[in-house]
Amino acid sequence: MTGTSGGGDPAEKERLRGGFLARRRARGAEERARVGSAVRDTLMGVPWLAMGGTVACYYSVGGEPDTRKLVTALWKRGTYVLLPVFLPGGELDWAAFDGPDSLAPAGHGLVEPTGHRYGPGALARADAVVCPALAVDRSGVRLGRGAGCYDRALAHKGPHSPAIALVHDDEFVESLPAEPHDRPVDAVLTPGGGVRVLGDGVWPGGRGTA
Ligand SMILES: Nc1nc2c(c(=O)[nH]1)N(C=O)[C@@H](CNc1ccc(C(=O)N[C@@H](CCC(=O)O)C(=O)O)cc1)CN2
Ligand SMILES: Nc1ncnc2c1ncn2[C@@H]1O[C@H](COP(=O)(O)OP(=O)(O)OP(=O)(O)O)[C@@H](O)[C@H]1O
Repeated sequence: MTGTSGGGDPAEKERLRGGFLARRRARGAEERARVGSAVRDTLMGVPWLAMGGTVACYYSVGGEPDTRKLVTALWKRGTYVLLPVFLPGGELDWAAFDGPDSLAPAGHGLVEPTGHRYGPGALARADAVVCPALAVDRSGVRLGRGAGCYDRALAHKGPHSPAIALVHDDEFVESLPAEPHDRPVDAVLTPGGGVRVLGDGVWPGGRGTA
């Protein structure tokens, strides 16, 4: 784990984003495949998560921890998978993953679902929200891409549904700068460390079952 400075300075956040993104660009295809398998195997091993409810996830692009194997495995198991649609202004809409043909390249290098959009409030139906992050700290502070999308989106989440951020092992850090609008995540998943519940995070069945 790498320590970073505290404070709530947007410029400091921007500097940190640059460092984490540069390290992501340096990861090879083999590591990406390994991370994708670990993410799938870990979350498919969580009984309540793989049991056919609704899970909101992101569809990974570039150097993000790979969620494509997870999304396919959940869908094949009969779980309803909601994926984000980026709206101008930074709000997220949600539509279902229904196999590879239900996706299309979108702006900003994203791949998005093309089906019916259920609106930002659809996140309330999710039993878990798997969030992208550039880094997460021990108390659940999450560093995102900087558009505030997930800070807005997580306001719609149900109080008992955990937000789980996926990061590489060295992106789970001691401390990140937090601003008042930042929404903490409940748990982090790293390929090497599995799932850890953070801060005051919620976890179905109790924290000890993660
Ligand atoms: N796979 C994935 N899907 C996701 C997200 C994510 O982080 N990962 N999002 C998480 O919020 C939302 C999209 N968020 C976005 C946030 C900022 C920019 C943006 O302004 N991009 C700039 C360049 C900066 C960059 O590449 O980061 C641009 O394209 O001009 C685009 C999308 C929803 N879908
Ligand atoms: N709930 C909100 N309503 C309106 N604006 C918000 C909200 N949350 C965050 N913002 C705005 O979004 C901008 C980016 O926030 P921040 O740097 O925390 O993004 P992030 O959490 O890193 O990115 P993301 O959530 O997109 O992954 C800030 O300027 C902030 O003012």
